[in-house]
Amino acid sequence: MTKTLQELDRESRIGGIGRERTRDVALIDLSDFDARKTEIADALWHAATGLGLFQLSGHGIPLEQIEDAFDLSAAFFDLPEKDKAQMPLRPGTNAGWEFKSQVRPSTGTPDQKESYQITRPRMEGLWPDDSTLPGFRDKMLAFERANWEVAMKVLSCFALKLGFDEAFFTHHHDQSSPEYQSTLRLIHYLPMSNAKPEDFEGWRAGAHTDFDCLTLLHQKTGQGGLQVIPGSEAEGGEWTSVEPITGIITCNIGDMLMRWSDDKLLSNPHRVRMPRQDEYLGPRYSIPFFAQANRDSVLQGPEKRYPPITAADYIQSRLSANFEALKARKSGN
Ligand SMILES: O=C(O)CCC(=O)C(=O)O
Ligand SMILES: [Fe+2]
Repeated sequence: MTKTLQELDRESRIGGIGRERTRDVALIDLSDFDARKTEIADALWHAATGLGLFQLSGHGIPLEQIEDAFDLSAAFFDLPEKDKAQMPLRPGTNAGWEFKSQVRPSTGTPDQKESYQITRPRMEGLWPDDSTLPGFRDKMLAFERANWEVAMKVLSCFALKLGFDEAFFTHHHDQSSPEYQSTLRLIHYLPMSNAKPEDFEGWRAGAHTDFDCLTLLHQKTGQGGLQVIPGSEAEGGEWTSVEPITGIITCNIGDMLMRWSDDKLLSNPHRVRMPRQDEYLGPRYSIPFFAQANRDSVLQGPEKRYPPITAADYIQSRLSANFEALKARKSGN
């Protein structure tokens, strides 16, 4: 896993604030998908082999469903801390609630956020009571499914371009399997209205790449901060801000698909910066869906650039590399 450690080493050197630079973030319309598939696949491929991050309209998830998911997310985080603590994140499972526990190798400090993660086969005992938050479980599962549908459409285009069967990735993200490990994550970045000046020096989410195949991110209009940088330019420190618009899905490639495409599709570093003191200082809510191949899927690209590895082993190797990088950071190496 030397390469991974090198990648993480690079990640630990891109934690600085850097500068702002405008780059083109493609907005791709998925409407009339079946009839326009060739054209859509071309646009997705172009964006995913470039900035590795793009936005989707015409994706078919109704705006009301997205707004409802955000309202339920806010209601969840408004629950008393002792109630949320009854649904703790079990390390390495991507299921349950955590508060300021995610430390990124790029910063060495915890992201200033709380999150609640939904991974279908791992939710035993981790749902809020239906009497506390009526409809929460069913609505979140429906929302997770709606995101899965969009992710599979996008992945079917990449499958075509890579020379795989169109349904290739759908098979590897089969929701009915106990090995399913895709995750819907509700995130609440804490408000900064009463924060101390030194708190503005931290990160809402430190620079990182995602481990999964494809991330679909819902943002809310007015709650900005997401920035991306092409991996090949990371050391230049010129970051591009991504506009938050409720109803538009921001999509990025993850490390798993980069490997699975023999490095053609690019998993690029992104982060969520703190607002400046003269900007909107309220909370930021976001909802990413991480399409992550089932644990028993074997990843190998058409050109066999890397040896085959199961998705479970791949994730494990990334988690331990993160752990090693953080340990090295602490000991000053
Ligand atoms: O909240 C966001 O806008 C980005 C979150 C993110 O990058 C992540 O959770 O991996
Ligand atoms: Fe991310």
